[in-house]
Amino acid sequence: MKITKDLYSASMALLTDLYQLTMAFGYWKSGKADQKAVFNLFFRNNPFGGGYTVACGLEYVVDYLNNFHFSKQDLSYLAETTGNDGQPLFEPAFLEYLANLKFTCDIEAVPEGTIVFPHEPMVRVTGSILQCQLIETPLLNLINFQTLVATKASRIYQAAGGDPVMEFGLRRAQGIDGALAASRSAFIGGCTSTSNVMAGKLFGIPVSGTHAHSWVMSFDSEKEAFETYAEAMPNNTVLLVDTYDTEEGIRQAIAVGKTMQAKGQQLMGIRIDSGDLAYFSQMAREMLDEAGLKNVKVVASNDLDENLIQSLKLQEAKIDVWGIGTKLVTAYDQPALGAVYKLSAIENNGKWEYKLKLSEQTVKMNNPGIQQVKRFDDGRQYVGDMIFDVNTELKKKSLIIDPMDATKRKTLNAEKLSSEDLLVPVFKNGRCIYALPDIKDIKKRHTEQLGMLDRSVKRFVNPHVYPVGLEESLHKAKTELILKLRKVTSNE
Ligand SMILES: Nc1ncnc2c1ncn2[C@@H]1O[C@H](COP(=O)(O)OP(=O)(O)OP(=O)(O)O)[C@@H](O)[C@H]1O
Ligand SMILES: O=P(O)(O)OC[C@H]1O[C@H](OP(=O)(O)OP(=O)(O)O)[C@H](O)[C@@H]1O
Ligand SMILES: O=C(O)c1cccnc1
Repeated sequence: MKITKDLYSASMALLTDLYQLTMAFGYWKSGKADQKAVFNLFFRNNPFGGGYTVACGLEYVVDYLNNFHFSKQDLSYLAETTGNDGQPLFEPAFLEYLANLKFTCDIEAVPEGTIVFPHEPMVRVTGSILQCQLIETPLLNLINFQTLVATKASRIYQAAGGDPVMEFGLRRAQGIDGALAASRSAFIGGCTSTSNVMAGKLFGIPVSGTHAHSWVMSFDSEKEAFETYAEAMPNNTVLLVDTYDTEEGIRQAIAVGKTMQAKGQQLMGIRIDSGDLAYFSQMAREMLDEAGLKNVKVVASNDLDENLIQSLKLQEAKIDVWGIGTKLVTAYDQPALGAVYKLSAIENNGKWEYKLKLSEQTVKMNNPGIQQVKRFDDGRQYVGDMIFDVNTELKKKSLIIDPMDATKRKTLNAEKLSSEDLLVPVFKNGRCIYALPDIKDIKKRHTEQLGMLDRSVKRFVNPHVYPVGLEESLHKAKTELILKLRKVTSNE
């Protein structure tokens, strides 16, 4: 699709934290710029108290990296950037280096729409430490938010149980870019359409919508408003019935629906945007059915999310289509995924040295090595994910060990189970070698993956923890590294 090119064709190399540039300068100055390193992008907890997460944002990353360069204006700006003594932060020769810098890293990443779990690398970057470091911030920016919104959408999709979900978030989203990225992520995570016309154009997402209360308010009567809308837009008539009195609004919509029927047209639906949505949707359904308008859909909106949808379903609300804005595109109940990007290996004298950051908290200790994830399934369901080092020769039966609790273990038998490596090559020596999938295929990947996940992992309250573990020898290497580092620090 390459649609995001329109957004990021300009130079975006300065879309990074200053410290990435000061470190880059330090690496260049000390002769370390081309030391080879490996970084992994991962998160530590599933968002929204859920049991899984939906990877999203890779297409933006590809676009960002395809256009990665420092423009003349970027370099002039950096030349004028000063330290606390008022002197330039960066030497001219470094800026010259940046002017000629070409992105040359390798990237492996989990395709968008893939279900992922805490501690699994979603993106692995290998290459010059200077370059790996420079792209940390934009990678996190792009993956964090989009993964969060795709996950929220996936939960809403699950709660809606196959009913269409229209995404209405643009007006409440965090800025223009936030809205566009959210519309795309929401579609991937399960929404059927968006009201955001630019997202429709850029990403190939179906656009849909109804009309606003102001339409009704601008006429002398609701009847006139509905009739005029149906005449103007007979192939897209969904009437908002709650501006004044919902019961009366439904009656007026039915009258319009019958007139349309007589003309061989079809009232598509009515929308209810306030009050008790269970009560009014049941009332609307009964009235519509009695009037012979069984095909007319009931659309509901008003600060909905997956929990309210679930509750409305339990209440046997007669809602066919859900309109969801604020809670979805702002990831209202958890505004950040918290994914991080950590150094896991560095090359010294032609040999990889594995790296790890010590922490008092086990959850904050990253996994070392050059990681890949193997997902095992029994043909019906996913049974476990193994994080392993690509340089390890895997056994037929692999023992995986929970990175948070070494007493939690599981054996995965490669002879009995199928498996898939989740990280796929995306960039080789700075060149994109990944055929970006169509957004509809990304969406399909999400639903297929969700279908392979046990129900217990998908439930909203206290979900079962899906088994993810370090392959035995990686676990051992990590433990040894921790012990070694603890000894080093305690000797100091
Ligand atoms: N049957 C229901 N069960 C649970 N929650 C509901 C039900 N009906 C509506 N809600 C939700 O309750 C919240 C409040 O809705 P309500 O329409 O009463 O107030 P409001 O949003 O202030 O109304 P208005 O839009 O007219 O200002 C909304 O998030 C709505 O989706
Ligand atoms: O509730 P959300 O999930 O955020 O969905 C979007 C909301 O935006 C509109 O309201 P708004 O009051 O902005 O405009 P309106 O006058 O057309 O209802 C719409 O009617 C929804 O209530
Ligand atoms: O089309 C709609 O009904 C719509 C669009 C944006 C926000 N709320 C509703």
